[in-house]
Amino acid sequence: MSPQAHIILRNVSVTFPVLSFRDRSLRSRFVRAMTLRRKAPRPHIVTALNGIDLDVRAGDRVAIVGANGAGKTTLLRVLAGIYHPTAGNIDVLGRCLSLFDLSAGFDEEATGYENIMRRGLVIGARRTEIDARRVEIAEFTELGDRLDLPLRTYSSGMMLRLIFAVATAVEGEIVLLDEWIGVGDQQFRKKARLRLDEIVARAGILVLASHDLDLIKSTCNRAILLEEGRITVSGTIEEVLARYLGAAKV
Ligand SMILES: Nc1ncnc2c1ncn2[C@@H]1O[C@H](COP(=O)(O)OP(=O)(O)OP(=O)(O)O)[C@@H](O)[C@H]1O
Repeated sequence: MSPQAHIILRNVSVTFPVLSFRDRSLRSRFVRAMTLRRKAPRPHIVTALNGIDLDVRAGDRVAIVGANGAGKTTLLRVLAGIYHPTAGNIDVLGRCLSLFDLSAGFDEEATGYENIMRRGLVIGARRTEIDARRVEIAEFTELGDRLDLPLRTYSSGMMLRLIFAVATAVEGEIVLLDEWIGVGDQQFRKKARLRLDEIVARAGILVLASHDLDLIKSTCNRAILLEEGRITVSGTIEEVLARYLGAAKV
């Protein structure tokens, strides 16, 4: 593990241009084509992150809190390299393990085994690494021969077992997580929680976006509050939660 694993964000913003349904409709395009109104409609700009400055160093376990739509998932996606900032600079050093966006990489028609590889590559593992851990991953799922069947035949609990087993067989210096601890049935949940604790303990850096205050208190050593895409408070868990709970009037 590189001791210099870090995340540095300077003035990072992410915006999404969004066309309204009306502007995107065939009818509207047809009317535009048939009339003199040939000018393309101007998209509405959604600002998901706005001028984010953040320094995270090895040993930091950072909770991201905020109301729905505050920008938590967008920030995780930026850190994982899924979204590129529309403005600002980002410097992430260390291997990221992305334990969110649960369905990314899966193919309903492919078998469980094939999906182990697909999902592994999506979360940042190398092909050789997944190959080397295939048996271990399969055993962790406890799905046995069902791993030879296409994913569309799986129940949601079986699917979660697969997702979890792949995710936790891969090492990451920087673990990016949102709240998805409650996987599967009671017995698997216990096993999953133990495995997750191991991963978090091994990681140099944890970034956890969550609404689960107990999870935050037991896992993190600092926090940031996001409000409408901006960091409004950064500090200890107590400081940030006090402000968050005050603002949320919980
Ligand atoms: N692909 C997208 N296109 C347009 N707007 C988006 C897109 N992704 C996110 N947004 C907008 O960006 C803002 C932040 O969304 P984000 O998903 O990061 O919030 P969040 O804090 O994770 O919310 P939640 O707690 O509900 O999961 C919201 O206003 C959302 O509507």
